Amino acid sequence: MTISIWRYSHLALAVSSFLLLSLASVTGIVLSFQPLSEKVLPYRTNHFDETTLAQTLPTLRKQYPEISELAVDKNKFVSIKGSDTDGKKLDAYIDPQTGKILGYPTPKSAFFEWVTALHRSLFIHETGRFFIGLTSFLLLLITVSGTMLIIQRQRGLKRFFTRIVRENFAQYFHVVLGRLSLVPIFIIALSGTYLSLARFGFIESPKVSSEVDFDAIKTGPAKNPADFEIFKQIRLPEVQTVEFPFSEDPEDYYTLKLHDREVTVNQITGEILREIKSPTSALLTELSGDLHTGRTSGIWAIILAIASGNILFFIYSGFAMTFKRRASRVRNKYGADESEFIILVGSENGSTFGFANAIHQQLTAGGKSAYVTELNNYKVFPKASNMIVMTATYGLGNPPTNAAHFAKIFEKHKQPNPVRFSVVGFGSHSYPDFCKFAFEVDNVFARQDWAIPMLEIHTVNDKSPDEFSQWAASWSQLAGVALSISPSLLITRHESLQELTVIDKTEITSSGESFLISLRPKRRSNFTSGDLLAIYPANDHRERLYSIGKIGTDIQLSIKLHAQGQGSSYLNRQDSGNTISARIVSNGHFHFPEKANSVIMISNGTGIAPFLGMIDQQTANAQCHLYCGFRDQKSFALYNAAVQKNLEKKKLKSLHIAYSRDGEKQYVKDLLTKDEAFVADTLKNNGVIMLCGSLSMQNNVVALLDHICQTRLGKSVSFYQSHGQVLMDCY
Ligand SMILES: Cc1cc2nc3c(=O)[nH]c(=O)nc-3n(C[C@H](O)[C@H](O)[C@H](O)COP(=O)(O)O)c2cc1C
Repeated sequence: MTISIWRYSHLALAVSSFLLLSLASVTGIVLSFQPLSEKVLPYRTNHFDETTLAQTLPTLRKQYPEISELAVDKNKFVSIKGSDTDGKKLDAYIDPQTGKILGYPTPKSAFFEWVTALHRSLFIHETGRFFIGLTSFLLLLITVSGTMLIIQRQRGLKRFFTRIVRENFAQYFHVVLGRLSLVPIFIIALSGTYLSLARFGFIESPKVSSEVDFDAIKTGPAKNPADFEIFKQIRLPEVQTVEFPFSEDPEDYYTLKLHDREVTVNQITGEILREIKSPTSALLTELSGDLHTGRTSGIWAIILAIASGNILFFIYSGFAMTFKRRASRVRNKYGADESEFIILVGSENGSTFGFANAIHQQLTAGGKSAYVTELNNYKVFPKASNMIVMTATYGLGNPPTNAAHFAKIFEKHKQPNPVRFSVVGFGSHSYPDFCKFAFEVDNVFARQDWAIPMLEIHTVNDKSPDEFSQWAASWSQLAGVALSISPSLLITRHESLQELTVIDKTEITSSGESFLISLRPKRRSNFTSGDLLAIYPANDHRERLYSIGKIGTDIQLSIKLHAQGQGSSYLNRQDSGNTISARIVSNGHFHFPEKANSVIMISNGTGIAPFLGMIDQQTANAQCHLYCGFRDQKSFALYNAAVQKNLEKKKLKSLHIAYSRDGEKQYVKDLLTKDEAFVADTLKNNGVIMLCGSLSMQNNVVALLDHICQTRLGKSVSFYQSHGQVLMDCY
């Protein structure tokens, strides 16, 4: 609930301000070059920071008797105004200790003036200034809502800078760069807002005026200005301007405008006639100006330029993320409470939603009130007369994440009217527990007195459009609702397929054995070990996923040949030089944890594939420990050379192999039991444990890890899972 509020506010604020924000960012980037271009001018002297007014004012007055003002600008350049000995107008940069003229001010660049006017007021004066001020304020709110979103995503402030799971380019860099540029953007927004409030008079800044009591001005004893105590105390960096006395008359005095106060000084005695502190509001306005423009520091100006560039990227990536989300969103025309047909979906990777949406569209097009939602959102549907459950199965017959709470909430909500139901299970015969979760859902429905079974549970293997259309036809007939779901309507197109050349493949003699295949993307691809390669062996909807090991710039897969396995047979048929089409799927939750000091990699069989890549990508002296299980030494022989090479290069610190049919006949779990203390220490010291291989291995190892965590660390394994210290990718 809360995540939605922050997300909606973040989005709403971005939508309402993105045009002006883009303009302000582009002009902001350009304007950050202004201080940089000024700072390279040769008017700053080495002794500037140490020079006192006692050292500079008498020299200047002697050299330029008609001097009227000394000014110190944000670049620490000292300039004087007045007239020279010939009575000509004087306006020059000088060396404050010698009075030597270093150069003359040039008129401000017309280009920067133009961009400044656009940045500040859009060329429409006060109205423009108001909109720009409002945009600054909206940026401030966007920064706050963005910070809240990151805190929620990372599950706490303490984990603010921990690893981000990469779902896609836009999402990943939106969060990563957002965290890095949070502080500068917050400062830009806050200072911009403050400057606007000050400009519109919301922040009072009383004028400092130094009314002097002329009757009290002393005319002696006369002192040399170089000995004035106040001049000796004040250094040039504290000064904004110094107004020189107009004449030698005692009633004319020095006025020193400093950063924090204004001081008037008797030109004969050096006494302070009056001292007024600058109001806090004026100091804050000055500070906001410095921070907003980068005029006092070249480095800060560069940081501001980068932060402004990031704002432009956030606008792009934020909208890219929103459009992506909206594209996969279910568009319900009718509400849950008014719909007769309820379609409940359990899906991990979204394909089941495609099927559900096809039915939903047909129903609404036929004038029926229909509503699609996730199984986790199950509740009382007061008008429902028909329910269709479409769900995938994952893991060892487990529900997909968006159906994980269904069993718990289902019992709580009794439907008030009789409801006819039909369950469609989506699964794959490659898994031992084919559509198991769908069968469980069908059973719990059947036990309810309000639920009337309409059809036997129907299963769909490998997203088969034909099998789904068969169900649609039967359901349509029994429900008396016309549906025209043809298989061609349901075929998913894979636009992001790319071509890969087969570089190498090891030979095998029979099924049950494993082989390695190396593939080289034809175009530049961004992937890493742990990502997945999706292939379509029959060039249709049937997809097979393999875990990628990145070796050099190539993809290496480790595959066990199954007698009836479509994907493994297809890849085994390939020869070097062949081209295949496939899709690289980013699998951020299983990337190598760059920041962990020690990583334990646990695999069985071909699950070693991503780890071979991750180890290969390391530098020497990496703290990687590999625990792997194989049938026998022959099965491991395929990987031996690569593993030994990386042991020698110290990319792999330790290797532990369990053979289930050779020698001691043990499993990878037995190796870990022997090293319990090391496993516990690794987790305790913020190390990471990664698992890849079969689901039964995963179950055994997770049970062991839980035991180790409970007994040695006093926490459950799920604690470490939720902190990203136990990563799994099993199948
Ligand atoms: C890691 C993984 C585990 C799976 N486990 C099972 C399973 O145990 N039983 C099954 O029938 N199908 C299993 N499947 C197949 C999916 O249920 C099937 O592809 C489904 O159509 C995916 O739907 P979705 O894209 O909506 O998540 C698994 C798929 C993957 C990728």
